[in-house]
Amino acid sequence: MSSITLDAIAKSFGKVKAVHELNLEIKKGEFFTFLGPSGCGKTTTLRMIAGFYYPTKGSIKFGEKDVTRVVPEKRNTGMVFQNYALFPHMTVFENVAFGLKVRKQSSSEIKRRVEDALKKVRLDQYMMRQVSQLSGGQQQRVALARALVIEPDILLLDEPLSNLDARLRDEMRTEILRLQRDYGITTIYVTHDQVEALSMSDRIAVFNAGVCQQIGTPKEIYNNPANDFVASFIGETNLIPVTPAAADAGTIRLNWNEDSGKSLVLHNYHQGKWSELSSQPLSVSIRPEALEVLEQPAGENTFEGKVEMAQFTGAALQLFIRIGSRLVQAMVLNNLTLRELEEGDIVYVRFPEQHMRLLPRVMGEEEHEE
Ligand SMILES: Nc1ncnc2c1ncn2[C@@H]1O[C@H](COP(=O)(O)OP(=O)(O)OP(=O)(O)O)[C@@H](O)[C@H]1O
Repeated sequence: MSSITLDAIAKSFGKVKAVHELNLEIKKGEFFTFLGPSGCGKTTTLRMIAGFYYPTKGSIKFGEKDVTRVVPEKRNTGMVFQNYALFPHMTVFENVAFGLKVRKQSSSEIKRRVEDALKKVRLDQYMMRQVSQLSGGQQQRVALARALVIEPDILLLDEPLSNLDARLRDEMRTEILRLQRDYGITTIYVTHDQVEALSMSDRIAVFNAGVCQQIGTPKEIYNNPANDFVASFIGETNLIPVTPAAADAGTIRLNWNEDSGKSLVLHNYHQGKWSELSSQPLSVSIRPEALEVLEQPAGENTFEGKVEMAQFTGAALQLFIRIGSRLVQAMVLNNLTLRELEEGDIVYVRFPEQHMRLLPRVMGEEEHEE
């Protein structure tokens, strides 16, 4: 297993800048995820690490070794592709043995290692089956065994679960994590699914339009997103575009851009942070579960609203509440004391200060609406 260092790598295809300058250090044994919408550059970055593409500039190191221009076969990485890329008319055994045969291992060594890998993915009973006769989940396991059998230093997984149904995806998530911990192998996982990213990763890099927006643990990214894109891509959030009206002695008043009568107030705001932020377009982000829905007005940062939609989901009541021209989403836990709320009810929505995040706005205001 090895650490990975990406030093200012970038990749262009003609005029398309697929990946802008990227700096990243992935630790030994870490489960690291590249997360982002389609076309944001995650697969291109993974392919540069695997050696299928060479970067236009910058360098890649595995441990202390510079591998920037090393061919894929010499990098000792195991890769699982979205479509598995198995040989359909070969048996499970032959598929998994393939990489070892290419490496000219003895047949007794191949037998031992393939059997061992198939046991680890719980497919030892299926060794002589043709791959085309296996289910999607079983094929996924063959692809994993094939990647792991060569004892790679690094495991690269490109959207490995996207062809599976929801139940199998859950099962394979646990399976992949178990294998990763068993082998202790440095792993990069590419996905556009935020639930997968949050639940599996030690750390996540969030990409948008070829630019890495933030690197952090799942908790850091969810609780302290770097900007409005990250806040809205990871989980649900309410984004209110705002303009500072006054900032004295740490107290900041922020006017809602689309509603001149409304403002949010933050007390004791960190001066250094404010001077970094104050010259940029800003939005306040607040998660649906952080909003308080009250029956009475409650002073500062509380607004009257009208319930437009109330959906009972069992564990919680999901509410869409119109405040002026904006629709906000609130999630109220079903703790049995919840008053029945219906469409048309007037409520008061409080934005608790400790849950508001003042963020640089990198998206257009119109993208903020539900
Ligand atoms: N071989 C290529 N030739 C030309 N352009 C490419 C090539 N590969 C990727 N691109 C472009 O580079 C950008 C990033 O693509 P990339 O496949 O890395 O995105 P992605 O985040 O992995 O998306 P997806 O989840 O859809 O695979 C896109 O604009 C894509 O069209």
